[in-house]
Amino acid sequence: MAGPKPLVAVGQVTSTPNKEPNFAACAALVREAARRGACLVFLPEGFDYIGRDPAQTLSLAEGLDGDLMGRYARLARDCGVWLSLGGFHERGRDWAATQRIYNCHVLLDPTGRVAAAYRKTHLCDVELEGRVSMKESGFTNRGTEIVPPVSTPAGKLGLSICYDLRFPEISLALRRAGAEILTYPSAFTVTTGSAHWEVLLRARAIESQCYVVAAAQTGRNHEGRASYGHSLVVDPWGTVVAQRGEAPGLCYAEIDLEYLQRVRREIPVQEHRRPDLYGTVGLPAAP
Ligand SMILES: O=C(O)CNC(=O)[C@H](CS)NC(=O)CCC(=O)C(=O)O
Repeated sequence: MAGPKPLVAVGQVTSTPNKEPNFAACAALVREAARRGACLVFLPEGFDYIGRDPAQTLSLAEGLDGDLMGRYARLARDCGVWLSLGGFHERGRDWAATQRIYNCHVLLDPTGRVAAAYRKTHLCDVELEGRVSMKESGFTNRGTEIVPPVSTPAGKLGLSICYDLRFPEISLALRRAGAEILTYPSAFTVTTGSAHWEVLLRARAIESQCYVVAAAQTGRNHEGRASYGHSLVVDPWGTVVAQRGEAPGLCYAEIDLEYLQRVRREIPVQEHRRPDLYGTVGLPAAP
């Protein structure tokens, strides 16, 4: 007999350069999601803050051992939930030398321990004439590795961040490594989001036959920036099973791994791949 299916919650927020109200807003969503029975809560890239410029972004960054992560660890413990904190502005061990941060997706378990930390490997340097200008590499170091999926009560979770969504290679590598849920915490622009967001997320779900969970920034983060919103969850068939519009808040989805197995049985793409023609995408061999 199948038990109740695990419930996950996706938080959508409008982070500003002001860390204190950002924490208050995120903590309120996490508490509400836990009260409703979610075992795993997802927060978007920049849940900690969205800076006005690179200098401010760098000045506000902390280490994983800093005050803010300590508060999130206590929150996870208090609520008894797993927390996917997508896109923490992290001062890494090389901060003194590089004066650049990492864009770090932190997964906390319900004891508040860091279960995994993935540092964004594809940085968003994009210039759309007169509309969008992003140069993440100007203040961020590239992450150097893909992180193996982590077992959670909802399924095996593969970590990515925002712009990584455009690279099917990373989703296929995570699938090969056993992922059942892929997650893309994001802060998409309105211009690119309205054209690409849902199509890319559904494509990643269909081709990898995984659940896809995408928590998003929404609305005016500061005078010079607006985010697309539309957080969503896609099932392995490609159906959007939970979605938000533009308002901050939560949406919920049940994760049905029997359904995932059925989709994989019925269309066995993984067995039909032709690595002899185009090579195999995978995690680098363990050292
Ligand atoms: O800079 C921060 O504080 C948080 N990080 C971000 O907002 C990042 C880097 S600028 N944004 C994206 O990757 C947007 C991708 C996007 O919009 C697309 O791929 O179309």
